[in-house]
Amino acid sequence: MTSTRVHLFDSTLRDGAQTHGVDFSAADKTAIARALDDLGIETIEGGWPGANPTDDRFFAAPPHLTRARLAAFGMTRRPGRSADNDPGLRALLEADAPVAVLVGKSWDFQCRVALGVEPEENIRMIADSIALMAREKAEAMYDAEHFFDGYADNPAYAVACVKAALDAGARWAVLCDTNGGTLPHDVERIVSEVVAAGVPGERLGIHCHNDTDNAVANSLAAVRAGVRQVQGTLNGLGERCGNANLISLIPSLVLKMGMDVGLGPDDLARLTEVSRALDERLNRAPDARAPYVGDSAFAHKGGLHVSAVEKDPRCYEHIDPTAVGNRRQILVSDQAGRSNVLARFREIGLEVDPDDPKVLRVVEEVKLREFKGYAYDGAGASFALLARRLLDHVPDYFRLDGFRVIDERRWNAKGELITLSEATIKAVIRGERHMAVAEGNGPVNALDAALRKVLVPIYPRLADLRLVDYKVRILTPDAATAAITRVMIESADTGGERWTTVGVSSNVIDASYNALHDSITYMLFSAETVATADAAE
Ligand SMILES: CC(=O)SCCNC(=O)CCNC(=O)[C@H](O)C(C)(C)COP(=O)(O)OP(=O)(O)OC[C@H]1O[C@@H](n2cnc3c(N)ncnc32)[C@H](O)[C@@H]1OP(=O)(O)O
Ligand SMILES: CC(=O)C(=O)O
Repeated sequence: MTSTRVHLFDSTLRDGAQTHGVDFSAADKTAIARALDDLGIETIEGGWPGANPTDDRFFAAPPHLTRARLAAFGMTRRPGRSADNDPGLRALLEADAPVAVLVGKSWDFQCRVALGVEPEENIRMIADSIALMAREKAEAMYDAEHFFDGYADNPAYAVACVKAALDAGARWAVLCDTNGGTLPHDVERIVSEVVAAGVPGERLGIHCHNDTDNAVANSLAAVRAGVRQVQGTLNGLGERCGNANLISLIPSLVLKMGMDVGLGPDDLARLTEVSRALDERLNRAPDARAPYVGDSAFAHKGGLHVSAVEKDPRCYEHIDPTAVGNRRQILVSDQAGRSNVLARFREIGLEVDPDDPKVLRVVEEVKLREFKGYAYDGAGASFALLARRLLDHVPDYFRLDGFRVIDERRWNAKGELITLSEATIKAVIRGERHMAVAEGNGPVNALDAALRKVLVPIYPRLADLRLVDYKVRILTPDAATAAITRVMIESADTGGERWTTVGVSSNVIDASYNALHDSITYMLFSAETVATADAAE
């Protein structure tokens, strides 16, 4: 049986550019367009030529696309002008893009209020403008703005706008839930009624906004009712609450609804990478709880879940994570049972008899420490060290004899108020005492610098260690300055390896030191384990 073809249209570079806090450069747009092309998206809306210099620059030298076509966006002609004499439409014609998308009203209320024209004139604006684009471009599309609100108010008028565009030569009429307030059952009903009114689903698209958190559900409902083009953006970027998230829509269409969206299994397996690359470009942390591609999407924490997942992952996974390029994670925390711990042991290469009473000791120790403030589900490296210390052995690469940190706030010679920190560290390494002093822009930075001064000459690989994230959480805020503090440190090496460690203390510097100590120990221990394994081969 052949599956139904659904055409994908991406608006990251147009509606996504309308996201609060997002400001693409032309180079960003080019890079994102290439990523969408590699992924296999059919049409990429690059922006609005004539609206701003970034979009002009992008369309002046658009990227060479191999799988996708580029679309330029604009609006229907202004009232009282011919389409040929409309400067906005001219900019679209001149843009180096084979597809033109024109937004036009489809709600008579909007015609009168927002445009200040009679609804009949709006229909002429749609027909004239689409006819021009259909004549001059390879393909024209009509974005029926506010279609669902317009339909609720005046169904005959909303449908007349759609028919005017299709009769004028539009390949697609895209039904837009512009205000994002329509619910899935209404989307499905309205699309079914439009199809029943004689508009073929093969010429209808859907463009949903996420103002009720239903943009993806609304898009799927529209496909169920017959539309065959789906619009969305990467990670749901877009005006206000965003657009339908293509990263969620694509696997739902393919893996749940059996649709053919023009992407093969290898393309689908790149979704996680594409989603995270966009966040990287936007300089923001990926959403761990994002469906399909988030770091937590296949992370199992509860003991009952892990016990069953170990028997068969289908017990608590709706798809195989690798289908979308994601991975399964087993977390260890106070919600864990023996199954979690045994699974993590396997991951970190610890061979332990499941019936060994030490396994239970690790579970109990984790629960006790989590009660005191540790959080091992986010600090896999600290768990690995804890487990090895309890079951096996971790060398003391250095023994702290003591540290002192001094903070100073003062005026410098330029008359600026500055804060400087200085740390002194004393440690015993391989039986010898070492001492170093270092400055930093904060106490943890100074402590880290002093530790490196004593350690790097003896363990040169630590020169590659970078601290990439540092998080502090006060665990007993009601205890005010006597509160327990938890520090999580994410570290990385130049090879791209990342690991997270945790430290807990009533003193924030002490908690930071504990997390730093684990981070350094983990790096040295991992290197030693790899070297031993290599030597054994
Ligand atoms: C639903 C959507 O997301 S549609 C896309 C929205 N995206 C954007 O608006 C981003 C890019 N926009 C821009 O850079 C600017 O708004 C421009 C360049 C397009 C227009 O700027 P300006 O000419 O200064 O107009 P301004 O933005 O103030 O107002 C929009 C005008 O377009 C008119 N208009 C709105 N929709 C349409 C339409 N479909 N067809 C014709 N005219 C329209 C409005 O009536 C208004 O006209 P007025 O100035 O005579 O009142
Ligand atoms: C066209 C568009 O972005 C909308 O109506 O939401």
